[in-house]
Amino acid sequence: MEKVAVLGAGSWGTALAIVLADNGHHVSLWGRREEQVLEINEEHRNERYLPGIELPETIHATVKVEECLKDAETLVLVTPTKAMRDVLGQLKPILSRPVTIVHASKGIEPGTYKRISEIIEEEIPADLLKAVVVLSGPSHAEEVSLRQPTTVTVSSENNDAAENVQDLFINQNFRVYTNPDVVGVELGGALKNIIALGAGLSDGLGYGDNAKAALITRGLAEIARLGTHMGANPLTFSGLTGIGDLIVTCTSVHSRNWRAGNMLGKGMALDEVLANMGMVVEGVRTTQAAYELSKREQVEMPITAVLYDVLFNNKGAKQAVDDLMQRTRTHEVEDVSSLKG
Ligand SMILES: NC(=O)C1=CN([C@@H]2O[C@H](COP(=O)(O)OP(=O)(O)OC[C@H]3O[C@@H](n4cnc5c(N)ncnc54)[C@H](O)[C@@H]3O)[C@@H](O)[C@H]2O)C=CC1
Ligand SMILES: O=C(CO)COP(=O)(O)O
Repeated sequence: MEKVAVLGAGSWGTALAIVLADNGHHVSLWGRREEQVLEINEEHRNERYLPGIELPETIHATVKVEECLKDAETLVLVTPTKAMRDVLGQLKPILSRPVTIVHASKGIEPGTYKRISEIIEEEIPADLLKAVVVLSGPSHAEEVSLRQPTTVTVSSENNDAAENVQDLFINQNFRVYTNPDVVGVELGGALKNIIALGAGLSDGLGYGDNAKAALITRGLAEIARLGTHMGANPLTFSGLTGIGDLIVTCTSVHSRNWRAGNMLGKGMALDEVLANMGMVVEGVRTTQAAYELSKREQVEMPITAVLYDVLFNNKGAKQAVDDLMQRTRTHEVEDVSSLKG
């Protein structure tokens, strides 16, 4: 059993802390607010992020990053993508020996178009980094905290590190696979949030299951198109971190991205939606990043492009769906010759 530092006491950080504590590890959870830390340590609850869940008493929360990191060889980063560089900047001066950094966040950085593992490698000097491991897959915190069956994938360029992290997290309710395709695992997890916003928007407009199935399927096509262009293995997109996470995020009321899209589809303004949510909606910034990246790389992403206009150019939700339905007719699969015997 080892000490694990979890940085980010929101819904996902707390749910992952529960998995680690259930596995007998000593978990130190870093939160930003004193009253939240007190609530976790004294009442064993984190009501704002995981209402009604009793936390294992062995989870110890702290606002002090030094205390959280002390004696931990594995750090689990679970803050919103937007906060990553800031958090890594706070860790860097404290680290005195190499650590494994696992991240479980899902996003791409606007402007740089970097994946989170790339941001970690940029911010933390190589001599302080044993390995970077990504943890991703269809896993809502609300269900993980109830110990409901969940599967995820861990991915790293360092296979031993991926297997160590698999060992740390795996238990009878939380099954962990490995996959060496870091690019595919990270891009699948980040880009599905865009499509989940679209699925929520479609539901908010009152459209049905046909529309949602279309969004999931054509969404997967554009995720795989950008992903393979960026170097991912296309097979990864048929796995847990591709279609698996798309299904859960596009169909679950737990999804923050689906819920945000749903409110937009019902006519609420983006500012109001985000103010209402009180939790991170990663798909908004990732839509901006993916839209710009797809333009730069000349990769067609029609769903991402109309959502970009809904989020940032005041396009109406219904108009967005009409635009998608009225695109120039085309083949379903780009390389049609590959379908012929
Ligand atoms: N909630 C879920 O079920 C899942 C979430 N994720 C991913 O995990 C990441 C975190 O998501 P959630 O836990 O849902 O978010 P959340 O909104 O529930 O919590 C975010 C936490 O990060 C903290 N935070 C924000 N800015 C910070 C900063 N600058 N410095 C330090 N802490 C900061 C907040 O105080 C809060 O505790 C996201 O990338 C999300 O896509 C991935 C899988 C499942
Ligand atoms: O990534 C998730 C589930 O796998 C969580 O998605 P949301 O951020 O949309 O809730």
